[in-house]
Amino acid sequence: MYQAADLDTAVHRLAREAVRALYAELVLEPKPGLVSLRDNGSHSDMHAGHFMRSLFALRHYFARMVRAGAEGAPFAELEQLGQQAEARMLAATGGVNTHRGAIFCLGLLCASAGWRVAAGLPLDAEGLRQSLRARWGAALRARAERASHQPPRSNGQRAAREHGLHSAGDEAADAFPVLFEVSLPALQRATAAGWPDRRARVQALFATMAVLDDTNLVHRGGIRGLHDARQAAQRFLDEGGAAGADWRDRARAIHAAFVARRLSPGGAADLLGAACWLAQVTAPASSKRLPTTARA
Ligand SMILES: CC(C)(COP(=O)(O)OP(=O)(O)OC[C@H]1O[C@@H](n2cnc3c(N)ncnc32)[C@H](O)[C@@H]1O)[C@@H](O)C(=O)NCCC(=O)NCCS
Ligand SMILES: Nc1ncnc2c1ncn2[C@@H]1O[C@H](COP(=O)(O)OP(=O)(O)OP(=O)(O)O)[C@@H](O)[C@H]1O
Repeated sequence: MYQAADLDTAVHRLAREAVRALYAELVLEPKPGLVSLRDNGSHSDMHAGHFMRSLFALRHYFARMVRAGAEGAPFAELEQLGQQAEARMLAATGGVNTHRGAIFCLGLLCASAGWRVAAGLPLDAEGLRQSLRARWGAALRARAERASHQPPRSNGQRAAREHGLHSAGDEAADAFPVLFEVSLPALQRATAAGWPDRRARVQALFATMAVLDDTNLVHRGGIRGLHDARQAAQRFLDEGGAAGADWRDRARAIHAAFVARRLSPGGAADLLGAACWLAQVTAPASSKRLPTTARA
């Protein structure tokens, strides 16, 4: 059993790392079509300031999700906290959707971490995935199943329904296969090979983009937008990914091409944030140093 003080420490650390991981995602550049400190990518209605305000508004949410997870809260309670967080995000940004996907994905991961801390279990990636499945998997599957019989209620659901894609809700119902099987391993492989943080994160983003059914891309560029974006990401990886000497120019050229078509892989961005969080919280306590804007 955990000690109350231990739980408090864990809540604080896990929530802080969530905000830091989303900040690391925001400041990363180049990111095709996405908002960074350098430019607004494909977005005319938001800039980095919106993301900063949103992050500030969300800091207590992640702590609440860890605590709810520690208490073994039913999914309906997590959902309520998620909906409140969305409302807070929208109030902070003046109605702009900056972190809807991240609230959902990272929030669930925080709950799973809370559950494990309370049970005295280690915070390893496979364990976090396993606990998410065991504790809230059935409710997430039921939610996805229900959504599939109702008229689409969001851009993402509409895109997924129309083209038979695996939506954000479906990813969650399967305990985030792309995150755990592609994004995180890509990030960890690059880090283990000694790549600097910036390159490792760019590599993980492109590896994610190459396989994810990112409904943001469909919403903005049709199914053709999704296919072209996935191909561009795969080509980047085939040409050496973020390891080659010209990686930055190649990534920036893809960014420019995405901006010209208003394409934005928001789902891949969310999963990159989640992968950064996982890499951080599953690493040995002494070893880390999240956001860095350092050039490499
Ligand atoms: C399931 C969520 C993400 C909504 O997703 P939905 O598919 O309905 O579409 P929407 O257009 O709102 O997209 C949400 C975001 O998910 C991300 N995303 C897109 N595609 C994917 C994908 N394949 N995998 C993961 N994330 C993705 C993008 O950032 C996108 O902006 C969630 O925000 C939600 O249901 N919100 C409603 C309030 C709620 O119940 N919250 C509960 C929190 S526990
Ligand atoms: N760095 C980032 N830059 C841009 N978008 C990001 C970034 N990180 C995450 N995202 C995700 O992209 C999504 C925003 O994209 P978009 O504006 O297309 O969504 P929308 O609100 O569904 O559509 P629209 O505004 O076109 O009606 C957010 O859900 C957010 O989670």
